[in-house]
Amino acid sequence: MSDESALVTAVKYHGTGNDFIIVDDTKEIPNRRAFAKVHCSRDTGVCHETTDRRGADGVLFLTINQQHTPIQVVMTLIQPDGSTAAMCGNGARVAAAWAAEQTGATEMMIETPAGTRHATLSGDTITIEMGTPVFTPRCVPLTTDRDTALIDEQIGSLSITAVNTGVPHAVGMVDDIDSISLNDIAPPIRHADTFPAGVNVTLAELTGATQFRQRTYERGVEDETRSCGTGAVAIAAVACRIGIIDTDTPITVRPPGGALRVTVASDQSTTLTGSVEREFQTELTVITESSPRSTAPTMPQAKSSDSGFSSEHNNTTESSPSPSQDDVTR
Ligand SMILES: N[C@@H](CCC[C@H](N)C(=O)O)C(=O)O
Repeated sequence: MSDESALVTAVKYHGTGNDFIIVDDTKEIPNRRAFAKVHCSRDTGVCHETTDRRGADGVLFLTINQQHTPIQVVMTLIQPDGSTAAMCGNGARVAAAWAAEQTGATEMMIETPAGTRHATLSGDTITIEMGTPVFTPRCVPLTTDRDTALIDEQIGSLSITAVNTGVPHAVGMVDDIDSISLNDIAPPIRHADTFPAGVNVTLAELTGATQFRQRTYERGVEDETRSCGTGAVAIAAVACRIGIIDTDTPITVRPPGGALRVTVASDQSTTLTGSVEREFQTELTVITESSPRSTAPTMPQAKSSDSGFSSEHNNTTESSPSPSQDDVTR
């Protein structure tokens, strides 16, 4: 049994504001869901003297296999609610940056539950081959026998196109993205019966011939995030499908946290490009099955780097998750 006061080294990165705690998956974390819930909390989670923003949008558990050419990085994303996401575009970019820092590699394959994604680095800019978006309703998944993923889920006058870009997104094209209260309109869609695995709710506003603004309410975070890579790809895929943009034309998608470049090729395959920033390294408490409640103070005590604690955490046990593409472990 692990010592409940044990610490594990973690590194915090963000990709255009979508922020993640990275833990080397060879380290013993007996309860990864509880670890993520505790350290991702925006109220009591990980913090550091270099930032006033606590918590994170998820924990990336990563393993590097250097015997592969190019090297292989196995990625598991555990979200703040303890769920496991099959894919994360910004998470894949961050995983590539972390693996490059460990190995010096500028090319790698990222293994995710949604499939293998090729990553290339050029400085702090990382491109992920995101695969082909899927509109087939049963693959999104949608509980409908319609043969189209364009559904008339009404948000005011908004119609939504559902697409899976590794995880499901409901994309709504809007005229004025700032006028919408996303945290009010998204939860009923995110939990709608139409989406048996739930859905991320992504808004897009066309701001130029090849430019969009983006806002995404994320499943698993249960809040709006500053950026969402699969959401940016979903916007491009939907825009192509409804004829707003052409294939093979790079588009810029601007979530609140920065700018992403997305291309939909004529064969419908997609790429996602953007910058990644390393924030800090810290030591975090290993949350164990045997620690019903942290005895540490609610506010993290600043160590040489940082340590995040919470007086509240889930005490569920966990085996290694292996979700399918459209299955989020709850
Ligand atoms: N932020 C991510 C998406 C993470 C998964 C999502 N919250 C889900 O549960 O489907 C991205 O950059 O793609």
